[in-house]
Amino acid sequence: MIILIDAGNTRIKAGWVNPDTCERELTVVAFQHADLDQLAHWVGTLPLPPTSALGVNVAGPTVAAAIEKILSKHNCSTEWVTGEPQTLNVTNAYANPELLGSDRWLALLGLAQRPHPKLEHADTTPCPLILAGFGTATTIDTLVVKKAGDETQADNLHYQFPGGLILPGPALMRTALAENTAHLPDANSNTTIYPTHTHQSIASGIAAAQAGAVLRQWLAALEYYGLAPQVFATGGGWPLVKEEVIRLLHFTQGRLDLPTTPIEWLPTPALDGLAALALQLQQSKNLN
Ligand SMILES: Nc1ncnc2c1ncn2[C@@H]1O[C@H](COP(=O)(O)OP(=O)(O)O)[C@@H](O)[C@H]1O
Ligand SMILES: CC(C)(COP(=O)(O)O)[C@@H](O)C(=O)NCCC(=O)O
Repeated sequence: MIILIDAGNTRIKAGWVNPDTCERELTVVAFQHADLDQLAHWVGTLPLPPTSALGVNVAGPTVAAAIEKILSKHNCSTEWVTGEPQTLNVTNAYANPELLGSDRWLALLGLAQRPHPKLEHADTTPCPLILAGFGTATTIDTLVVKKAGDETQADNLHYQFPGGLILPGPALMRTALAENTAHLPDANSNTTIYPTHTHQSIASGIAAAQAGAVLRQWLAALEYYGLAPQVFATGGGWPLVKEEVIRLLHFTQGRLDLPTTPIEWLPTPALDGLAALALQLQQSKNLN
């Protein structure tokens, strides 16, 4: 079994894929950096001993080294994946593909392996996809489908990543206000259109900024590609902004006489991308 690791700036997420059966973990585990020793315990509970680990890490070399050390005690070596000009069925338009956050890249690869949500309308061009990740940082990345013959299977779709946004995540925005102003508290509140107390003003302001960024990329895809994109969400900060993102998107869709579309939650897109890549690497090894 191959261990899959997504080391983010706040939490390390881990799962696995069995290359013989393509089976995946039933539950993803997540540890804060300070609790990384729990990874050692988790590896000990796996149904089969791990043969190797494939991961992404945007949390720096100390975290990478700590993970490698824990896994090496189980005779498991770790390979870290980075951004590439192309991997699987996705092309990367980043000026320096290796500088794109590897968690963003693998999450896009994970998204690109899913059946396209709109493919039942075979006569239309599949719409762009947006992955909004609300982690330590918020990232809003788009995938555009390139037409390539028979588009009835995810395998036959090729995507391009034209680029995406980075902004502080919801918790980081909140902490930045609390730590850098004299009067603002570490806000904890519901959100509303016209906030009437400080906590609510902050919570609503943050949700508005996050939703506004999602809407900006949604409108950009509509403008540049002529199709309303399908939005997917991930990341631990999603509950803090969900209501406002859905409200603003549905309001805009209504105003433009477009159908209101649900935002689909993806629990672990980076691990999904890593699983797809691990299976492909294993297949190539078996062929050689
Ligand atoms: N138990 C938790 N521990 C830490 N952060 C949490 C937890 N539950 C929710 N969160 C939220 O999730 C965010 C981290 O989400 P995550 O997707 O793991 O980010 P990253 O990939 O940057 O580590 C935090 O900023 C916080 O808002
Ligand atoms: C943007 C990020 C900080 C997001 O990290 P996260 O919030 O998931 O921990 C990370 O993907 C990163 O360090 N990216 C490198 C720069 C880039 O993607 O352009």
